[in-house]
Amino acid sequence: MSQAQQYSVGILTISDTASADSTKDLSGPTLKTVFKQASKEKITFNVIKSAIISDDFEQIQNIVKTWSDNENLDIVVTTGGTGFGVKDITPEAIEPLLQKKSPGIAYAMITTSLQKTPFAALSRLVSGVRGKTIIITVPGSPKGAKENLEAVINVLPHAVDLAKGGTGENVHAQLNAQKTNNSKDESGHQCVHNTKHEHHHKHEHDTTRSFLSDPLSGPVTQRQRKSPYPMITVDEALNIIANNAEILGSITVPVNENLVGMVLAEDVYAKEPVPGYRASIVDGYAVVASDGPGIYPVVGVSIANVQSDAMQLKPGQITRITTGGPIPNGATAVVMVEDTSLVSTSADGLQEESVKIHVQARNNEWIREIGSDTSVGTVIVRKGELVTAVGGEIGVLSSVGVREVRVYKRPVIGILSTGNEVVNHNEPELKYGQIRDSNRPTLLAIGKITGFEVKDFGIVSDNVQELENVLKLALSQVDVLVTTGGVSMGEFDLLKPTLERSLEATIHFGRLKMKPGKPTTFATIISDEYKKLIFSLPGNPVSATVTSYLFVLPALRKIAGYDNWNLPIVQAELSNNISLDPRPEYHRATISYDYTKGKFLAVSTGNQISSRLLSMCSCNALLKLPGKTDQLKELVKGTMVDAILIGQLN
Ligand SMILES: Nc1nc2c(c(=O)[nH]1)N[C@H]1C(S)=C(S)[C@@H](COP(=O)(O)OP(=O)(O)OC[C@H]3O[C@@H](n4cnc5c(N)ncnc54)[C@H](O)[C@@H]3O)O[C@H]1N2
Ligand code: MOO
Ligand SMILES: [Mg+2]
Repeated sequence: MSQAQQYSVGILTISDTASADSTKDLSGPTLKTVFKQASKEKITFNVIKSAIISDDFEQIQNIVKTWSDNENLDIVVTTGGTGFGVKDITPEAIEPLLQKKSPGIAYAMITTSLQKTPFAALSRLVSGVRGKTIIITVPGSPKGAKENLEAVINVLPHAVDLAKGGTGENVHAQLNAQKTNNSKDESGHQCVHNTKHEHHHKHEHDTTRSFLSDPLSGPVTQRQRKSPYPMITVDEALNIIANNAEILGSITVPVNENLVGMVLAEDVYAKEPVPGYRASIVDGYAVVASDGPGIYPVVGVSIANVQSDAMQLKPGQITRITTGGPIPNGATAVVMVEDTSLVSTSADGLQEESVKIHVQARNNEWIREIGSDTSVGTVIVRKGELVTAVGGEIGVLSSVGVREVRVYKRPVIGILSTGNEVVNHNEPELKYGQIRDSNRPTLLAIGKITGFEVKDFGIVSDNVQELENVLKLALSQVDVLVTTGGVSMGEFDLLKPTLERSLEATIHFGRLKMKPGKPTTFATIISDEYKKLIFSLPGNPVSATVTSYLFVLPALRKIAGYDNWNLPIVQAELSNNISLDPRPEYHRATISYDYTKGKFLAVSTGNQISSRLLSMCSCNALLKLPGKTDQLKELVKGTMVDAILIGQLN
């Protein structure tokens, strides 16, 4: 690696004093100097963002979110607000933003400071990863800020490299060049780099691996009584999913009806013109337009069929022609048979000999020029576009001689239900406490109607070993695994700890600010060298259905290569008053177009409790309703809301 690795940095000073008077900010400039001094030939830190704000929870979150989610900075360092002062809220503001925590970084910083002062024990530093950004908090004093950053600055490039999905190879190479020892990374792991799946290389740093879930073997008395998973917004969740859903590669397939539902992996152009020859649009006579009306001899016939060569027509002659027939050379128009009359026939009366043309033809009238429907080089389907069931794309591809195309591989989905109480829906009789599995049939059906290949892994009991076995089996066969049940706070809600601890999956989020679907969990795992996605949806049937549309379907569409993988949204007018829930709600409704009003009308499907699957019947849209506030408790009839289309418009 001869080129320097560049790392973009943002420094956020959090201090009431400094925000009132920026000249009082000494820590921000100090940190900038530390980054400057740490920049070497091979590694350069570029401080491209800096800001000074007061100890304001929302402001801290907004800036850090913008810098990581929108500006995609590699490293964000905050200084200030990490102590025991009443106003110090930096860790509280930062922690919920961290998708993965890295206590090791804070530990390294605090250990360094402890060697200088016992007061370092009062430091409440947090650090971790959000998307591809490493976020660290350091104290507000310039001295503390400097020594803490210096304690970890050398590991930051490696952390960034890994957070960005890399193997750490670049950094290893540089570290090796500096240390000229061996190929072990800092945690002592031998790194094997697989070039083909480099970005999927599993790289566990056990020292930084921390679990949010309870241990699998612990007694119920020791369970956490509050969910340790930060509650993030639906938009944040969709961003995280999008960052993890990757295209699987492409294959070449023949052009036929099986192309429906596939997404093009290349722009496809017309190879041949349509029509390939000048063709008649009507049944009639090819004429020389300038001849005008009159009686002409019929010197030939051009039917739509194979012909050895183009006929030749001279002024004063006409040929009979059928729709699609090649226009003879020299002909400049076609006159419809309705605008002619027969004048004379052959002796046997079977052939036309001369015909009267009644009208003045215009030049090129009723003639389709070569390529006038589709010219060579026209883009027929673009990369990222879906071949639809309407069939237009397949028809055009067929017409222009494109016999095969490259399409993206479609993900294979696995579906399973969990729960000791759950039995197959077609059991003849239920025992007390049993319920019929409705989630799996629903999700299998959704997979089918949305055109993905679905594998059924049945019902798994709430048993860690069985769960682990089936999850592993399923993950060896699918690209995306969808489970339902077992993700909330009950003692048999085993999905999170099993994923995290037995499968070593990375849980990206485990709680969402939404109704239904609060405990929706999203994880990834490296299996067979590929990054596989795991959606552990809540067991409540409506929650499972709604979240499969909101999260699983867009992910599948993104993996399948859709350019536009989000579900379509229209605006609809509420037909009834709706009381708001504290959480933003995805309210099931039937929407239909009202021609008199010129807009969509939304009718609620009724009681929205997460167990009432009837609320999904006849539902074709999820209304995005805001969370309740003191000012807004209800949306009244007539309010326009966003409606996510999940079904057909009738
Ligand atoms: N103390 C708390 N309890 C609950 C919370 C919470 O935050 N704190 N969240 C509630 C929310 S919101 C939801 S949603 C559910 C999610 O529950 P789980 O994902 O853990 O699912 P289970 O406990 O396994 O089952 C919940 C419910 O759904 C029925 N179920 C499960 N699987 C199926 C299936 N395949 N087909 C039909 N019905 C199914 C199950 O019998 C339960 O009635 O947790 C709340 N609790
Ligand atoms: O969020 Mo749960 O999904 O209300 O029922
Ligand atoms: Mg539960």
